Amino acid sequence: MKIGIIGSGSWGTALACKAAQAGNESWLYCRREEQAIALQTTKENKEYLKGVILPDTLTTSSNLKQVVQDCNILLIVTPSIYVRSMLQQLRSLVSAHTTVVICSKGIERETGKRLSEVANEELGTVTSRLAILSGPNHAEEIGRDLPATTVVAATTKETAEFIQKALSTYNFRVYVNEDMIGVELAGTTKNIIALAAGIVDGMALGDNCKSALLTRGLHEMTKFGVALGARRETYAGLAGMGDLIATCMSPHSRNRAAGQKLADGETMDYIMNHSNMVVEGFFAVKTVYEVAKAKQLDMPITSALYEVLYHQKAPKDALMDLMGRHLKDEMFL
Ligand SMILES: NC(=O)C1=CN([C@@H]2O[C@H](COP(=O)(O)OP(=O)(O)OC[C@H]3O[C@@H](n4cnc5c(N)ncnc54)[C@H](O)[C@@H]3O)[C@@H](O)[C@H]2O)C=CC1
Ligand SMILES: O=C(CO)COP(=O)(O)O
Repeated sequence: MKIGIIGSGSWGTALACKAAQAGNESWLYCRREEQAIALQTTKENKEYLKGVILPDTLTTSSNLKQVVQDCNILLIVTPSIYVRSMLQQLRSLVSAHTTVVICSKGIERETGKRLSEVANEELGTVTSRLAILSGPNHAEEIGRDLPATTVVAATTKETAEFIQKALSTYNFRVYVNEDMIGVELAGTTKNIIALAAGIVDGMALGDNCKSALLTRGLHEMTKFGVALGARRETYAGLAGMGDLIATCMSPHSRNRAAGQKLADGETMDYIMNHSNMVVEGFFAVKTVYEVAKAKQLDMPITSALYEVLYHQKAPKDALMDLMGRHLKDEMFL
């Protein structure tokens, strides 16, 4: 099978390695021709996934048509802010037999739409085979072929199982889940909690505090998802709790690291301008805050982080406000 990967950052590169390892013809699209040549000749993506040797069955190209033509599966792995414009470029190249899988973790900034909704708007007339892939997946570990799992949810179970078979390897176990909304929103909202977890680490608030943040964070993620049509059970699975743990605990997480730098006194503007890597939680927090407000959902951690990131509230003041909230029943959604 031919699998095209759109986005040659760390996750796109790791997924391209997996697609090749699973026995497919793997085509990685690079926006810049010099990057496509560098990856092909050095067999390494030094900028985004240093130390991972690219397999010989992985081809890089800056020619979008060459990558997309006759693809059975197309993985979309750009940062969420570029997904719509990328899908618009793909519209004339994708065919009815191409399954399009969103692997980015985010929600559209301007509209609050899920990326699979955006994909349906942009490609729905061309293909109905749309899916989401999300889970506890640090590219650095998957690139090194450490054992990992992920979840695929699609418009039909048959489509999800098709992707499952195409991408699974002896060390990469792909599960299917029927809840597209939950899988997608869990991946988006865990980045918000990961940013907060970095602040907790940076302020040395301790393990009890971090555990409370993850638990109450999962509660908040679930509340948001369920209000938007997700299934509660999804949040106890790999795309929910699994990814929340991976991201909040890992030295690889860019979201967690950004929170830590914030606690160390760096400004969010500085952090965003001094990294070539994406910090999705920064965008997600504003959009999720706005959607939650419109739906009158009480999202205390998201609201606190929104104040810290967008209105320069001091993290210690945000913490005091969270700890001082009215006392309540733990399970009340
Ligand atoms: N890195 C990881 O371990 C994982 C990342 N993801 C998600 O995958 C998505 C992509 O993230 P990464 O691969 O980590 O990216 P990255 O942070 O490693 O690299 C940034 C990417 O943005 C691309 N880019 C910059 N300007 C662009 C533009 N104008 N148009 C299109 N692309 C542009 C760069 O070429 C590069 O591919 C994100 O939504 C992220 O949350 C999901 C799971 C794991
Ligand atoms: O989604 C991820 C792990 O599952 C990657 O998280 P970061 O974007 O925080 O690095």
